Amino acid sequence: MNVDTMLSTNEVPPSTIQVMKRYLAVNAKHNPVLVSTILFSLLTSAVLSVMTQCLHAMIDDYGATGTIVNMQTAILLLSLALLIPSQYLQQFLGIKYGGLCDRTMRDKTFAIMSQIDMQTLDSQRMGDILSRANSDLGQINATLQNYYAVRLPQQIIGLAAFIVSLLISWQLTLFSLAIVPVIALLQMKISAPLTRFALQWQQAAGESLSIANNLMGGYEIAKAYNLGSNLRHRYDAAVDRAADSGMNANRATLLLSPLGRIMFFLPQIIICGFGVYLASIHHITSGGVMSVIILSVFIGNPIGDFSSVLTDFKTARGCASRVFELWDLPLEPTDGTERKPGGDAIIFDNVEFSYPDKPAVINGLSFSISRGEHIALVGGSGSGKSTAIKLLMALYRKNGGEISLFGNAVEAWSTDALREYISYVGQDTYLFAGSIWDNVAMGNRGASDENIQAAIDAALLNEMDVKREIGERGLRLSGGQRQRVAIARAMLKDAPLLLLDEPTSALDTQAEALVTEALRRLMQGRTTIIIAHRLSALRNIDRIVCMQDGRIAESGTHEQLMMLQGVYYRLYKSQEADL
Ligand SMILES: Nc1ncnc2c1ncn2[C@@H]1O[C@H](COP(=O)(O)OP(=O)(O)OP(=O)(O)O)[C@@H](O)[C@H]1O
Repeated sequence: MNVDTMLSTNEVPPSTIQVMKRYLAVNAKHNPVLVSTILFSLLTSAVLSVMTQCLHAMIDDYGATGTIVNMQTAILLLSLALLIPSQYLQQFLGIKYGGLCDRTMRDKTFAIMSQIDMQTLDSQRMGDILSRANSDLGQINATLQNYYAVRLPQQIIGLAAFIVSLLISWQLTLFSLAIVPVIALLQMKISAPLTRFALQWQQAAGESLSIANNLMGGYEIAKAYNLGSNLRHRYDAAVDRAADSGMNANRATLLLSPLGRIMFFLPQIIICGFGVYLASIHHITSGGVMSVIILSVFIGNPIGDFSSVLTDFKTARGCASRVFELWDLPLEPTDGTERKPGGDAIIFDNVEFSYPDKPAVINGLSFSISRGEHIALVGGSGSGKSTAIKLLMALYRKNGGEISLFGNAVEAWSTDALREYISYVGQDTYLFAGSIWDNVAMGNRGASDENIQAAIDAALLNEMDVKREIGERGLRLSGGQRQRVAIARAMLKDAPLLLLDEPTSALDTQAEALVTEALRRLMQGRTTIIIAHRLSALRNIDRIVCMQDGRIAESGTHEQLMMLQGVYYRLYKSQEADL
């Protein structure tokens, strides 16, 4: 496998800017909602600026005239009325944008997962792909949703508040900015013990949980070795430690909460003190001091949040690199076009193929099948039968030679169109959650109820309650019933080429008889390749193609091959001996 196509975990993650750029590009169709969010944030900022200016003028006017009933008051009240809908819309649109992006990202990820090239998929761990598509994607979306709904508007409003505040008094504004880090540092120092106690509590709680897990997970062993009392002592000690740390944390919280409240107001008190000094030397009016204090809250919000924004973005960046790696996996080729079937059904001409980093599995394979012919592919285990079928379905691309289907090279077909002409039934059918009816209907989404019922009848499923839930992967059905659902689905699809990969190999004799009858009906009038292990069942097939080491060893009817006394004869005899 080419190293470039592997999902890795140790590559340098893309920068935050690259992540944002790609996120915005993927979600470009939602830009009008993003722009509206920004516009409403700007409106909120403008309204807040007008409000503080009015307050500024009101306080100063009151000092000069002794009245607060004037034009400023009216504008202030009007702005207040405008602030509520504007802030609501800004947040609503931010959340909506995040939600729309989440949907687009999930749709894109699912679409990519359904198109990943089979060869690439072989080299990946499914759990890893699913975790990228689920938890990593969820983490990015949660971070960015929160950013667009809360933090971006906060930053815009903070910037506007900063500009207005500078215009009122640059000295007081810069002073208020300078004390923010000092206060933040003080807060961190004061709350440090709280963090320590919380951590100790978490550790002790985790320990008690793991002891409880040990007891329940290894219940029989714990009983057999009388470990119950020992585990209980350890559990009690961990619970005591958790209780002590919890108590310490609560005591610290009680002591710290008045301190926290003081810390919240401390910046305002200090700014106010410096403001009074500036007013005393006529650098600012008392209305101005009031306005700067109010604005400092809006300036402080994004600054206070800065470190958590950075942490969130750091995590999201790591997750984004994992999701983008998934998005960048090679997909199935899309260079083919829709073709009309014509010519011979199937031609394999000197085909070569090897799985990545493995010796060749198909070695100059050549055979052809005419329309309507039924052939069986047989051969020893590992001789390449399933691989030949996968090449025909364009799940893998051959390394050499030609494969043509209904008169056109496999590569010339668009994969979707090619697979429209093929029905496949494998060894163990994967069914989707839902009913038998739902699973059969998947064979042809345009089929009428009568056609679905006819397929169910023909696959000998009519004795079953076809509308009942069959559970995850159809686990509430027997193996034979699952195979018959797959046959009904293939029947409804009504494709001209039928590929059957050992469809009865996992069944007992009774189930096999029903499935074989259903298969006989399905094969009627359709070109069929059946991979079969039980050679005794192949007497009525048109032709048997026997493979060895990835090429044809012999081909003919059962009688002809038995007369040859070659590979087929030996396989047949070895099966007879096993019975
Ligand atoms: N996805 C894969 N990646 C790597 N090697 C594979 C893969 N699938 C099959 N092979 C190898 O290719 C060879 C041919 O496998 P294939 O399944 O085509 O044989 P088969 O004739 O159908 O065997 P069986 O009768 O046992 O099902 C085997 O050696 C197998 O280990």
